[in-house]
Amino acid sequence: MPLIEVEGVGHVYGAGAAARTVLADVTVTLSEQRVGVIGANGSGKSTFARLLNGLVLPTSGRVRVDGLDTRSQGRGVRRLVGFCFTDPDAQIVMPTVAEDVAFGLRRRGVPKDEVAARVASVLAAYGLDGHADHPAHLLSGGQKQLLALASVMVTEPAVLVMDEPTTLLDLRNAARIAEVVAGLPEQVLLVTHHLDLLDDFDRVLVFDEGRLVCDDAPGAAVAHYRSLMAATP
Ligand SMILES: Nc1ncnc2c1ncn2[C@@H]1O[C@H](COP(=O)(O)OP(=O)(O)OP(=O)(O)O)[C@@H](O)[C@H]1O
Repeated sequence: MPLIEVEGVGHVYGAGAAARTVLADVTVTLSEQRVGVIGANGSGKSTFARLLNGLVLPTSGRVRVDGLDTRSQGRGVRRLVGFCFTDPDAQIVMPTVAEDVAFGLRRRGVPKDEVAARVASVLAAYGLDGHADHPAHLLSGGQKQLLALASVMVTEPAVLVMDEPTTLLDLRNAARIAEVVAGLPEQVLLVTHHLDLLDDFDRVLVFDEGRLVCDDAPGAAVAHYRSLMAATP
């Protein structure tokens, strides 16, 4: 698994009077296959997730993935780290399902024949092979999330960062996504409010008001989070 190194990271959105510190002094090294991230709304989880593929650059400190610095080697980092957003509409960019999956490969200059073969195999793996030529925006919420995941995974990232991928889904679709994600051989970092998804995870980070306040096995981390929630009015 690639090594993710977050060293003394702080993040401030805005400047001057509008400056707002949303992460402070976060240091953590991650190499496990399954890492969960939990915490209250606004505690900095999404910002932390976005730091890992350079979508957000740290205001202080540094982030490295497999030795590549997100600030100076962003392109290399983005090849290693795939990112799935909460709202799949935010990342579906092409009119049809197959075209959307092909987009990332085309952009990487993969030859046409190879694109077709890889798209077909990923669509089959994600249960979307019957929808290849369908307009992507007509898929159901769960299918869109699967498409977003397929479009990221087809580029073969070594690490997959997912920011609340099941929040908008009903129980059945959330379970489908969870099942697909559980079967991935890749390193996965999952930000979620669905605590039961983390039962078999190797490690869970708890954020509170921009700080990493607990880093433990799922049971202990979830207990810590629950105690924080019980203590906050
Ligand atoms: N682009 C931005 N500009 C300014 N402030 C932002 C921006 N993105 C996030 N914030 C602020 O940063 C803080 C942390 O947000 P973040 O999205 O990282 O939290 P979160 O833990 O993922 O929350 P949630 O569980 O609600 O998704 C919040 O107070 C939010 O308002």
